[in-house]
Amino acid sequence: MITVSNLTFGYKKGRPLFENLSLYLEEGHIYGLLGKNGAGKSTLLKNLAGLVFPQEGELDVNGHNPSQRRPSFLSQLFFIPEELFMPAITVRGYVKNTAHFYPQFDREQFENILLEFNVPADQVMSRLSFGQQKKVMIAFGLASNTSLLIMDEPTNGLDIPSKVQFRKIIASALTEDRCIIISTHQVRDLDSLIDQVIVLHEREILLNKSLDEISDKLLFLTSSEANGRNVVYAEENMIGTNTIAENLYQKFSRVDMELLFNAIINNHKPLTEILNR
Ligand SMILES: Nc1ncnc2c1ncn2[C@@H]1O[C@H](COP(=O)(O)OP(=O)(O)OP(=O)(O)O)[C@@H](O)[C@H]1O
Repeated sequence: MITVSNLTFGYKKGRPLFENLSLYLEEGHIYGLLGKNGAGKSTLLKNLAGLVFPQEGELDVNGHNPSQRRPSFLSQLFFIPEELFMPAITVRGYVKNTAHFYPQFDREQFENILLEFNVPADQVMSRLSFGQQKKVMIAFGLASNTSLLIMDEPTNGLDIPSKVQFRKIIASALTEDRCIIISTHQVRDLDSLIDQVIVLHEREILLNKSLDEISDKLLFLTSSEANGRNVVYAEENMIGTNTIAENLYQKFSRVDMELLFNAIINNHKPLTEILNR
């Protein structure tokens, strides 16, 4: 569905944010795009959405070159940016004015998600709180049923119960012909939601793997459980040490997303070596 080939992009000439970056994403998955502040997550997503243009390399999104921003491309893409600019119309008015751009828009689904998020549809959007505005756009994006849904830091501004609802609602909206990309620097927000992890760090994609592949090759353990195992990364916390070991005997452990992220950005080589075996 998405092929990024040798993408080079920078805001200033001579100082690329990405150089020769390549990536392949498929439908039927929820991708978590993880990276520290300033890693370039938003910029990569803007390239995919055709909001900024590559300096070199090629992008193919749903068979389109995003920079051409053809109507057939835009009707299958919904992009929720990090910063929202809300019009001074009601939520229902917004749906009336905008939903027709998305042929698969489902009003009932939209109303149900709003109800679940507890956001009134008769409110003027610009007067909603930031968290409520995010919820409206998440509901709209999901109900648009576009084949590609991109959400840039969607959990910013959501309170803890809303983050739980967010995970539940997103998981239920995934279909086989849809690709959802969610960027965040708050790695834990995507726990038990994403099934593919992409880590962007210092101009490179350091990881693009499914959680199944990761838990197949790596074990996430406490220090006592890790005794005698082939530990590749360890991190102390308040209650002990968390470790990542090579999964030599087909055991199962739940992927600790934050530990994985820290391991990848601190010393990715031993981990990627195991993951690529
Ligand atoms: N319009 C712009 N003009 C110039 N530089 C920019 C512009 N937008 C972003 N940058 C720079 O590009 C770099 C990457 O920014 P980007 O917003 O893509 O990172 P991010 O990973 O999304 O960060 P965060 O997690 O903080 O949202 C930063 O150094 C930022 O200052």
